[in-house]
Amino acid sequence: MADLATTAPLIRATGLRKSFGPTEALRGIDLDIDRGEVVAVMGPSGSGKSTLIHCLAGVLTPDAGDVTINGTELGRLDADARARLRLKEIGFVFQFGQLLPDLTAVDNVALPLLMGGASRRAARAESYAWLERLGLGDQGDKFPGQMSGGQAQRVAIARALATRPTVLFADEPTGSLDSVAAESVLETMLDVVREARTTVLLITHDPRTAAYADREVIVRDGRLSGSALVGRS
Ligand SMILES: Nc1ncnc2c1ncn2[C@@H]1O[C@H](COP(=O)(O)OP(=O)(O)OP(=O)(O)O)[C@@H](O)[C@H]1O
Repeated sequence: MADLATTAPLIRATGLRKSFGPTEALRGIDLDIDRGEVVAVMGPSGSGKSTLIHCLAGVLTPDAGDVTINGTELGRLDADARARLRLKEIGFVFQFGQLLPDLTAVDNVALPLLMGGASRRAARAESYAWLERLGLGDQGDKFPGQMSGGQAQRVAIARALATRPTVLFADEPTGSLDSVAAESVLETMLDVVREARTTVLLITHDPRTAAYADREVIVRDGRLSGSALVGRS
């Protein structure tokens, strides 16, 4: 018999609804994401993409519906347990990396490892290894203000991956970069996540970015309006 743990979707969302006052941001979303899948989330501005990934990540609580990640139903967890699950299973990257400006690149990447209980020495060694993987082996001692936008986004990606999350949620991670830098950052990120078999949900407005994914889902007016397999190069 097939092993349920490996054949069940890594993330299953059913009947997700979320309103902000009178605005119905999500109007009933069902979505399965397989382990190791890279999914591009597309759709017009205001259609509900960020709300969707925030509900999937347990940052927002949906008004109705359920999210299960790696066998754990988020709705059954209290706030502390959800925060622990996020720390263990989930990484985030945003359009502007949100690095701490007073910490060097290596210390930014080390931060979540220290929060997870690693020693300072181990956290720094691990951080240098992640920066190396993201092509920044010689940039670890720089502060974010001394780096290019592309370098800073690579540091943010290294920080998100350093805890070895099961899922990476990326909200326009290259949206602030020019197209050459965006492509290079994206290619590096996807090489690293595919090697680690990290599952990725990637919000993007850019079809060229979406073409790197295994699958595109399209959110319109709070509903999924399409889902297509994208040819992986
Ligand atoms: N905290 C909030 N308070 C009130 N309304 C909100 C809040 N967050 C989102 N909304 C509304 O919910 C709808 C969906 O927003 P959401 O940010 O999910 O869209 P999006 O598709 O990610 O947009 P964009 O591509 O512009 O980032 C929008 O109408 C937005 O104004």
